Amino acid sequence: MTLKPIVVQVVLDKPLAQGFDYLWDAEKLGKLPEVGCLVEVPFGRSSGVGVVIRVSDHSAFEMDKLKSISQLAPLPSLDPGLLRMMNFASQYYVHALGETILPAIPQMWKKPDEWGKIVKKIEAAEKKQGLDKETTSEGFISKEQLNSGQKKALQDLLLDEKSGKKFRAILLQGQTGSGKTAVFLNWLASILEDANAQVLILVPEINLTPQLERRVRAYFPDKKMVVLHSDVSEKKRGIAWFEAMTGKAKIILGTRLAALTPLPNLSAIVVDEEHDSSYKQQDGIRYSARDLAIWRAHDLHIPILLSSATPSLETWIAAQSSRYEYIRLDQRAQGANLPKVNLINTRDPQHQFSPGDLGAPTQKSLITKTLAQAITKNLATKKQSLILINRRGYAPVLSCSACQWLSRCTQCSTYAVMHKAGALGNRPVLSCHHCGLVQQIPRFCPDCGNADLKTLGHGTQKLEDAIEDMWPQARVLRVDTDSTKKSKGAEALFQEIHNGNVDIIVGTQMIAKGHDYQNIGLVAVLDADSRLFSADFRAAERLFAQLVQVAGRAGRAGTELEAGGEIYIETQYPESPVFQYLLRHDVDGFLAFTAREREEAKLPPNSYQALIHAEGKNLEKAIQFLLELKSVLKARGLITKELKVYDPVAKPVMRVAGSERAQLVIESQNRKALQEVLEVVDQELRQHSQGRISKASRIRWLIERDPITI
Ligand SMILES: Nc1ncnc2c1ncn2[C@@H]1O[C@H](COP(=O)(O)OP(=O)(O)OP(=O)(O)O)[C@@H](O)[C@H]1O
Ligand SMILES: [Zn+2]
Repeated sequence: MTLKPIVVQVVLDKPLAQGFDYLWDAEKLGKLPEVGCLVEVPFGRSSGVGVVIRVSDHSAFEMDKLKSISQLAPLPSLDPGLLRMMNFASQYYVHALGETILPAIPQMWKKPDEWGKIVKKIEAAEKKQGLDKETTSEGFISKEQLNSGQKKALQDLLLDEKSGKKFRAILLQGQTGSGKTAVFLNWLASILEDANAQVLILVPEINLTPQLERRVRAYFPDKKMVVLHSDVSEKKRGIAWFEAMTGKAKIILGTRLAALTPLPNLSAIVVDEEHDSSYKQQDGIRYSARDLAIWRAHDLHIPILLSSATPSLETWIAAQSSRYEYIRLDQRAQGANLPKVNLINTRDPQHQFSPGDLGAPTQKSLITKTLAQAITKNLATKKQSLILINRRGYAPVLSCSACQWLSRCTQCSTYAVMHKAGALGNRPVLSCHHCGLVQQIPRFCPDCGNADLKTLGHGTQKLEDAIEDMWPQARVLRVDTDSTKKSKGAEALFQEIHNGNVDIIVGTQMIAKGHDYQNIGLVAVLDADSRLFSADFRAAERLFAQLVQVAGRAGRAGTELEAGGEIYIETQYPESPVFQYLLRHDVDGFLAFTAREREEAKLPPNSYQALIHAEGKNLEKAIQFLLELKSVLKARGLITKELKVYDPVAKPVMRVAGSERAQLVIESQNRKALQEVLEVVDQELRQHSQGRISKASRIRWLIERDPITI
């Protein structure tokens, strides 16, 4: 009797819809592999690492043409829950399964030659060091220390805990500084009483991990915690992933990529600042880590807590309509008041400096007199000031005073931003924020030869200079991606703020998010208007959330008697709803208003959207490609009243790094109808070389589900 052959189907990091069949040589490799195992396989002329997705005794291919698996990784298989989520993600985001699973596996585990060595090394290290007990008490607030609102919130969270494993999605909505973190850490403490339980905590920004990491450690000195984000070294990330997938790590703290970690005993998930757009991956498979985490919790019958002071409209509506549980914290934890919001109408001359004014800068001021006076007052009280401007660099563009010349990127349809000396090298340069190209600053206008080149507008660097001029005694710190890339890194800069070594902080949105500053008395926002009139229907929602968040950095540690800090917004349009709701700290009002707007316009979450991206050598070809796609969909009768396919258009930034880009929006009232159409789009585009869409175009394309910017 001949033994039946064993056929193992494996997915690789390839853009192919299906897996590949291999034979399993039981004599050489031993017992059958499980689904979810990592294997090394021959592929073409070389080899690759893949994940087993099926084990059977037959193949659609000729058996004797199948190659054999080379090696099985000395690792447990990826847990079935993770694989189910990956399958879902692959379908939902219309992305090849292999290209969904494999990018989430750290590089270290994709080098089969080193598999054995690494596992031995990690295990030896584990034996030696045991638990690295770094005990801190930073930010530890016990159950008993919670205030009454927090206690009530915790009670509600714990209510169902004893009734066995079940899915719960909970929105914890609370004012900035209301102590949401203390509530969810105490909740996780009760979940982690089960010695095997693993919990996943997602944060939007790398910069938020160190502070939260110390807080988590303070709660769980005896539990193994790992931190996963893109700044963690490959080696550390590989080890952390191993500790998570083997169930040794009990607390996994990380940014969106951590949502894809194998976690065999996952028992609860927290998504902190759930509204944040960094949960959306912006290349490759464009998944939403928050949405996948909700799917995973549902699939595993475990609770997921979404925490925010400014929930996303989607989540807020779900909580309002009782699809999610709704827990609120409406007081600041330390008794402080919310900051007072001041809108400065920049069109009103009373706010501007006049030439002879005391303290007026010699050149045209970058900030209003009203704001300058407030900063001076705040400095006098020994409080810190935070000034937000969402533009890094010195000035967004350089211009010729004699002709029309403007500094443009040679590869993109954007301007090259001027950076001052010391920012990106020893000399000032022009740098493109889209493709990264750095150009020398011309000495003369390249068009007319004029030597008088002027900057237009201002970014963080110019503002930093101006602030230093106006308050020579103040210690000024600039925080943006340029300053944090230099020597000390972001954590060191934030530490300077926490330690009180700076008086005025100038920075981009990275200073606005979740940081728990203790001594900010004033927050100013300078360029809010630029985002008020965006074509993107979500721009106002994002701006509002950011303003509430940055305002929330002020006055966190005050008392009931003191004001909770001040926020100043310079705008030409103080009457616009975003600012008016902010003035009243009315998050729910703003969300209700936005919900009505979206409902009327049938925009998400009242409809579902997808973007088809296309890029190539020139725009006409990219548009043509999408037009052909649209006519195929039409011919197949897929465009209905319920499902709209818009005309393709150039992207807002049309050309990047020499590629010209177009997009097409598909919108449907019905999620399933959209899914079906996207599957057709995928098939058509996959075979466009043989199919109805012309090949000549050499277009790169991508399907994006639930885009957050259009
Ligand atoms: N019960 C409490 N007693 C005293 N201080 C507390 C209490 N709860 C929280 N705090 C402190 O209040 C501050 C704000 O808490 P936390 O950072 O948890 O707020 P948050 O709601 O997450 O804020 P944000 O949304 O603005 O990030 C922290 O410094 C925290 O240590
Ligand atoms: Zn460029």
